[in-house]
Amino acid sequence: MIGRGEAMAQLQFGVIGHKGRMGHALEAAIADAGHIMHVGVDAGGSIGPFAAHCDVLVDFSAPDALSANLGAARVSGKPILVGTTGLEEEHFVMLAEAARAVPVLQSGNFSLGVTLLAHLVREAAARLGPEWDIEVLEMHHRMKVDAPSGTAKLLGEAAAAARGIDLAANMESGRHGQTGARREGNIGFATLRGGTVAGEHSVIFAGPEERLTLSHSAENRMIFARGAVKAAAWLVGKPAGRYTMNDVLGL
Ligand SMILES: NC(=O)C1=CN([C@@H]2O[C@H](COP(=O)(O)OP(=O)(O)OC[C@H]3O[C@@H](n4cnc5c(N)ncnc54)[C@H](OP(=O)(O)O)[C@@H]3O)[C@@H](O)[C@H]2O)C=CC1
Ligand SMILES: O=C(O)C1=N[C@H](C(=O)O)C[C@H](O)C1
Repeated sequence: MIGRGEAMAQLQFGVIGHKGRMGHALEAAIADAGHIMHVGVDAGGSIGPFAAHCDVLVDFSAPDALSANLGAARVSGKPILVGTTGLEEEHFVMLAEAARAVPVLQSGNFSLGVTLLAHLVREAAARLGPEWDIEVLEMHHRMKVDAPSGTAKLLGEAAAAARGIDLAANMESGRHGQTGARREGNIGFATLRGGTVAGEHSVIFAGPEERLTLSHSAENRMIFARGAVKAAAWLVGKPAGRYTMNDVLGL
């Protein structure tokens, strides 16, 4: 069974972005798990000296902070978990480079439910033929600054991998005006923003005269924080490399 907690040594967590919404959720989740949170770095802060005092770095901040955060992990030799979304190709190159020196775990979503949802999406996309169009719909709170969400992209990647296609080359988002008919094989993305929604994701498989919808609702961002704390603790002591939530959960 997955999702059960186990006893662990007390660890020092260095949280980057500690003043943010996820920073506050992490503060509670780290304390609940019996670990210690170091007051981390926010915009304008210097991460180098701070990293040296931590067992693991946890980054929920902004894409433009990633380079410095990975650099600090490498210099201090500390593992780093990256939850920041809105990452582009250049950031994934940086993650791969850092993973040659230290353990790196990046995910657009640290909840158990979404990790399992990605498996279900992969299964459905592989079994349903190309006449089943795939659309990813997400809704988040009004303060979210990136779109589509990291989770939507993660789910799109799962579907694309199952279909043997490159997501970037087959992604269709922000439809408006005379779009023309939908191109077979494309994966569509639609984004809604409003209120205080913690995170809603649906993957819709639209086939001839029937639809299959797989979805996940986050009721509270504590689910991301608890998953991130579990994953960060798991990362401590691992050899350098790139890890995923599947590794953490043994899936
Ligand atoms: N992977 C997952 O499971 C989840 C990922 N996220 C992602 O985590 C990120 C943070 O989300 P959220 O907490 O809601 O956002 P907030 O805007 O509430 O918080 C962001 C924090 O990051 C800090 N920050 C911004 N820019 C920098 C920088 N250049 N260097 C250092 N710190 C910086 C901010 O500091 P200051 O206040 O000083 O500007 C603030 O403390 C987003 O990318 C979000 O999508 C969120 C939930 C779950
Ligand atoms: O910004 C958020 O809030 C969230 N961001 C992540 C994402 O972009 O998918 C995860 C979660 O959905 C909440």
